[in-house]
Amino acid sequence: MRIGVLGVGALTEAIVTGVQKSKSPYSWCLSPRSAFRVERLLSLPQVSVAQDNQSVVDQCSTVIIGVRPDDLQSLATQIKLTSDHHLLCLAAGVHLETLQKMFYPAKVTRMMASIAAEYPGASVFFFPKDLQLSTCFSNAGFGVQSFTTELQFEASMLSVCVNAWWLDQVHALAQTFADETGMPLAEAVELLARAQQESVTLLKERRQTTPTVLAREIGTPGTFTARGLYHLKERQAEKPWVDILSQLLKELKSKE
Ligand SMILES: O=C(O)[C@@H]1CCC=N1
Repeated sequence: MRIGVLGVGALTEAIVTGVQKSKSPYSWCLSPRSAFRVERLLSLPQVSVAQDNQSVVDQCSTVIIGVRPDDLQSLATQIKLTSDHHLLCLAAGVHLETLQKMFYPAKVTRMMASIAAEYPGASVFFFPKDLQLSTCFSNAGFGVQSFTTELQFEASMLSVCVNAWWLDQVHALAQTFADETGMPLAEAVELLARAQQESVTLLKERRQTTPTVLAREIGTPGTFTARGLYHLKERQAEKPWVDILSQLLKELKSKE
């Protein structure tokens, strides 16, 4: 399959790299902007660059749209599409209906991913579900999750945001280890990465057990863990996280 990319940014660069380094690479045709990113991608097999945006859609029926939400309208006016085109749109917070009107008569699927798409084990998210796309990305080794409602799909975008917030927390905790024990920051980060890996293992292997019950299995009464859980609960450490998540969800809902 040949896939076009309109708007080569950090995220689309990660996706193309991840797919091309997988066991099931495809062929790609990139829009010509972002010269430094395009140059890096051209070093991968089966990646070419088109003269302009129209040439991308002329060569590919499946096209990933990676431009910013504010630039969608201007892109839509630059390209001539047919009903054979299938656009995978990465723009956060722009509704399917809006995209369908903007890019009529093309078929549109909303897509979300993070810059981790460059590495094995990353996931991509779709709305609505599309069997061909799911197969294409699972063949390339991605985890694929599709959603029955658009609001649930927005949660996949927020899960990418949560990861960034969490990475900031990890830094603060690693810095504390580094400051208090003298270990290099990189070693402290490695330690916490291993711990997170174990959280993921527990979440995956013990799906019948809720995360909070798992936490209490580690933090049985009288343990250091239990003291930490109590300390954090008493200060409602989860509150700012839950607050911003609900606020963003509210904003996304009000756009409906
Ligand atoms: O924060 C954003 O708007 C985008 C969507 C998911 C991650 N970054």
